This record gives sequence, C-alpha cells and structure tokens, in this order.
Amino acid sequence: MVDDSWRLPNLVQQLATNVHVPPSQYLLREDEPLGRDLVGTEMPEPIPTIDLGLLSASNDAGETGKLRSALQTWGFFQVSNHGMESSLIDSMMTASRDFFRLPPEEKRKYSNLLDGKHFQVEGYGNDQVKTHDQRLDWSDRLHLKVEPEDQRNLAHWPIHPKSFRDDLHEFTLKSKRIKDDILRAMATLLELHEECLVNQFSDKALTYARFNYYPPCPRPDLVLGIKPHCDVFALTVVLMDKDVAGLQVLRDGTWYRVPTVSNYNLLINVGVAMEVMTNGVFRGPVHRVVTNSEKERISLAVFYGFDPEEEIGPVADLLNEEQPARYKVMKTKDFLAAHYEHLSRGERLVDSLKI
Ligand SMILES: O=C(O)CCC(=O)C(=O)O
Ligand SMILES: [Fe+2]
Repeated sequence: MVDDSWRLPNLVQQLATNVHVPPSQYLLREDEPLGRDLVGTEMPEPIPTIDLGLLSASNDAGETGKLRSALQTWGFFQVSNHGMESSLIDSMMTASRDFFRLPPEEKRKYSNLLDGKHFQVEGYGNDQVKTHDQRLDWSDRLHLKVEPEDQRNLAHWPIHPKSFRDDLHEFTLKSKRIKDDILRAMATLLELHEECLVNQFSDKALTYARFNYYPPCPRPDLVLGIKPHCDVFALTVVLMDKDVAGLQVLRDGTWYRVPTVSNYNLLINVGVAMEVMTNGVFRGPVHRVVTNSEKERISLAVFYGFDPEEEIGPVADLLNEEQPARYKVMKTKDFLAAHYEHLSRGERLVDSLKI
C-alpha cells in the first residue's frame, strides 16, 4: 500500500513543545521568492485609522479622504468606533485562547481531517499538504463557516469553552455590520449607489471565521507563521492579538511590520475578490505572519465572500466604453479552487484573469 502519511500535517502546537529545531518542511529556502529576511521594516507612518461611526453617519469628508488614501496606499486600515463592544472582543479572544489550550484529544474532535485522513475546508488543523516539498506554516487554525447561518456546521464549533459558540455568533453579527458600513463607504468612493457593493453579497454569500494560533517558534528567523498571500475573498475583518505583533505587509518590495492595534480597533484587509469586483481600483496587500521564540500569538480573521454558485466579475455599474472590464468573469467556486491552485505554485490567480 502507498504510504501517504506525509500528507497529514503535524499540529504545530504539539510540535512546538517537542522540537528544538523545526522540521525541514517548515524552513524557508535559499531561493525563497519573496526573500528570506523576516525582520521587516518599521512602517513609515501609523496604520491609517478610520472612525467608522463618523464615516457612516455623515460621510465625513476627513474620514472619507482617509479611507481613500488608505485603500490607495496600503489596501488595509484599522477601524475605531465600529460598534463591536470591547467586552465581546475580550470574551472572543479569551474563548479562542482557551480553545487552543484544550488538550490535543479534545481539539481533535473538531479536526479538519475526515476519518483522520481526508482534508476538509472546515475544522481544526492545518493546510492540506499537496506535495512533498510544500513549505508548511508554523500555525494551527480553526476554520468555521459562519454564514449563511443555516449552513453552519455545528459539529466543528467547539462546545468548550462554554461561551465560544455564543461569542462567535455575536461576533459574526457585529462584524457583518462593520463590513456593510465599509462597503457603503467604498461604493460612495467609487461613485456607485451606496448599496451597490453590499448588494453583491446575497443571503447565500459565504463568510468564514479563521482562528489562527501561532505557537512560539525556536527559529523565527527561518520559519513563517503564514506564508505570503492575499486574502482571496472580498474583505477581511481581523481581530489581532493585542499584545503580540507578527503581521507584515508587502509594499513596493519592502515587508513592513504591522504593530499591534490598541483601543479594540479592528483591522480591515481588502481581498482579491474586491480587486476583481472593483475592476482593479481597490487592491489588497500581500501579507505574511512571522513568529517569535517566546510568545504565542492569536488572531481571528473573518472573510467575506460570495455565493459559490454565482459569478464574480467587475461590477457592471463601473464599466463603460472608457473603462472596459479588466478581469474575466468566473464562477465563485471555480475562482476559489483556482486561487488555491495558483497559491500553491506561488502565483496570483488575478493575474491570469486580466483581460
Ligand atoms: O494573524 C494575522 O494577523 C493575519 C492572519 C491572516 O493573514 C489570515 O488568516 O489570512
Ligand atoms: Fe490573510
């Protein structure tokens, strides 16, 4: 029988307690396409902060201008005054930390490997290992579909800690409002009808929550927590660890260190689907996560996508004779599959969609 046990990745949290040197699949190579220097550079300015209350209540010129500039330069920004209570943020973070602190056998109940073998998108674990020489990330994660609500797969939703499910439900509701407020402001910037972008997300649109856990790593100079990528969906709302930094963003060939955010601000990231939807006007950043030797780090990313059966392409209202479509239209589920295929080869799907 063929031995394909190499396809089953380790749980990094367990590995981290057992090894002094990360196994070779985790180590960056000499010819790493986006460089091996993991230290990164300090950002030349603080992360742009948008007061979401002000932006959505009054389309305040100052906040709108900040949003435009943040989208044009970095493709990400933080939001303050966003309506998500700090008590909910604290509770969600504590529940996430408590989940990853459960014994391995308890977490395995939510495994993303069906029968211990077959990879599924949802659940607790790691990326699928497709090739022998695939470089692996120094992180574990819990990946859950949160919307459409009637498609939640509760078997993957932890029952310990007790507050986890309720917190995630609340978090999802509040996060959706934040996403919609941002989409309205983006539509206004594009001189579209205010609801135009919001309406692209039907009640069958997919939303995933991904809890990332980065254990301390004995060689943070040679290992990545998450490899360079662009988020594939349209928009991401990220709750970052308030004490431990790790996210880095690529701009003009330089990797910038994103500091931790304070005051319960949330980070907003533009994804690849937004680039296609806005015909290339708003583009998201390539980013990666580095580890450190002493501290664990946790983040929660909520990804907003579309109905897998619908097509994704530039919004019709943005197109005219002077501004023809710059991207081909594709069914969302094919778009997702193709994105991951390209990513595993270190390529960008959107480049192949350009007309
Ligand atoms: O951990 C972070 O700060 C970002 C995580 C991330 O980029 C992702 O989950 O796609
Ligand atoms: Fe990401």
